[in-house]
Amino acid sequence: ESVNVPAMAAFAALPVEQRAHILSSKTEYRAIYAELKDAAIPVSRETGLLLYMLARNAKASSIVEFGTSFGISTLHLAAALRDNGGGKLITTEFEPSKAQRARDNLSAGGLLDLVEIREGDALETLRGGLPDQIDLLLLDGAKGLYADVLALVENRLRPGALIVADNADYCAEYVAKVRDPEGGYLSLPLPGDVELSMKRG
Ligand SMILES: C[S@@+](CC[C@H](N)C(=O)[O-])C[C@H]1O[C@@H](n2cnc3c(N)ncnc32)[C@H](O)[C@@H]1O
Repeated sequence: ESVNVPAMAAFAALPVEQRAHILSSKTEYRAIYAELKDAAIPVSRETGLLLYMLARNAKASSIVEFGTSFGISTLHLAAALRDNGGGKLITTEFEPSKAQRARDNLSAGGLLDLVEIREGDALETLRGGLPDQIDLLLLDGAKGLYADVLALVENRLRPGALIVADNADYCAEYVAKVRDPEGGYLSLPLPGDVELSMKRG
């Protein structure tokens, strides 16, 4: 279904239902994020801390992230990899200037060697070349694509792997999937509009 994407100021002034409709679009996401290309729109401080704590506790060495932006969540996750003794984080971003800012931030933090930034649409960049075992997945790109991105990586998630989905209120299809008792996951909502899920097995 096609939706009309207004400029950022106009977007902010829209009623909440209309904003949700636009954000959840599976077709107009490129235009939405082009409007937001100079905006960091990072995870909250609390969600960043949560990511670091979960990755440490899971002893993660293999992490995948959908939606890099300026790399705030990436810094938290890569710091956890470093403190776990090393590993690899694959993250993906389709706005080239954002990928560059993330690279600069990771470099300033001394963490770039742990991170592979795949430039392009996650639906392409995460289609192949994934590690055999993924310990943690962060979903923070276009809200309408969470279920599709999960489908691309799910056979690589190890039993017990954690998935953190930010802005879950805009991701009805995804939330229904991870909460389905037959769907292969355990899942619960956390404060801050985060859905935390675990691959069963
Ligand atoms: C909410 S921001 C990510 C914030 C980041 N996780 C942080 O905490 O700093 C979402 C980002 O995902 C990117 N994005 C959205 N859909 C994408 C897609 N299909 N493929 C690649 N990047 C995408 C957008 O350009 C935007 O920079």
